[in-house]
Amino acid sequence: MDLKEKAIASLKKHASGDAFSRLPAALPKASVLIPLLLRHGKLHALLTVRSVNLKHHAGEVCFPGGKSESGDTDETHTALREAEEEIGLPSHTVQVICKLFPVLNKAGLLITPVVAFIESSFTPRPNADEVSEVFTLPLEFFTKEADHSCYPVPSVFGPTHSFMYTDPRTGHIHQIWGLTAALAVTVAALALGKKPEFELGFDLDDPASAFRDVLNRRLSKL
Ligand SMILES: CC(C)(COP(=O)(O)O)[C@@H](O)C(=O)NCCC(=O)NCCSC(=O)CCC(=O)O
Ligand SMILES: Nc1ncnc2c1ncn2[C@@H]1O[C@H](COP(=O)(O)O)[C@@H](OP(=O)(O)O)[C@H]1O
Ligand SMILES: [Mg+2]
Repeated sequence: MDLKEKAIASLKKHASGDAFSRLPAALPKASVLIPLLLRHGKLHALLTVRSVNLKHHAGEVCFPGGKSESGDTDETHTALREAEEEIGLPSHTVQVICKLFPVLNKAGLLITPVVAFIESSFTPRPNADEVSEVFTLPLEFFTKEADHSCYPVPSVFGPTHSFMYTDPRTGHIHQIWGLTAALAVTVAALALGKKPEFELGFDLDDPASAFRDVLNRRLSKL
């Protein structure tokens, strides 16, 4: 199997399918697209820098994504629509692999990560109202200790991870932390089949386990 096939097979083992698709409408929902691509024979991930003018998470690094809208048919539709709006990614060129288990953020938004392969030749067209920059980086960066730190402050699941990435193309230094870092670390470990060099703080064989309790507590309060 080549690199891409291996990644797909490994990610699919953690597919959440429709297990979380029929949760109450009272629970606000969002999706992020985790776009993977092959570059120079390695798996890369695409990330965005949010506009400094946004009300929430201004200037932070995140995956393309956003809140579910009434016309969206499911979580994947939300992720693809948002990626098209934010970075001009044509949905029909995207190979969706799977949805992973969703995470609840502090604001109570249920966020479904949708993992997909995009074309290596994709040229982003950032929507300046929402996105100030788009960059890609090797997925294995999220398994290395070199530019990583970890704080004992709880994030979406486990402690807060943080990475400092210097983009060799622009010289810009990007901090990737919190929710986005947790998702990036999870996808890197699953897709590359490689345990990170640092302590994760959650069980990689069943990353959804801690989350299920948090979700059940939230659902019991609706
Ligand atoms: C949650 C969102 C996917 C919603 O999308 P929208 O475009 O409508 O804002 C998005 O805001 C998002 O991805 N936010 C997180 C960005 C991020 O990871 N920032 C760095 C750390 S802040 C953090 O981790 C917040 C965690 C929490 O529980 O709220
Ligand atoms: N055309 C537009 N111009 C400016 N802001 C927009 C916009 N479309 C969406 N937004 C804002 O961009 C943010 C992300 O939206 P989405 O969920 O669609 O990704 C939201 O703001 P906040 O995140 O600041 O609340 C939303 O209000
Ligand atoms: Mg968004």
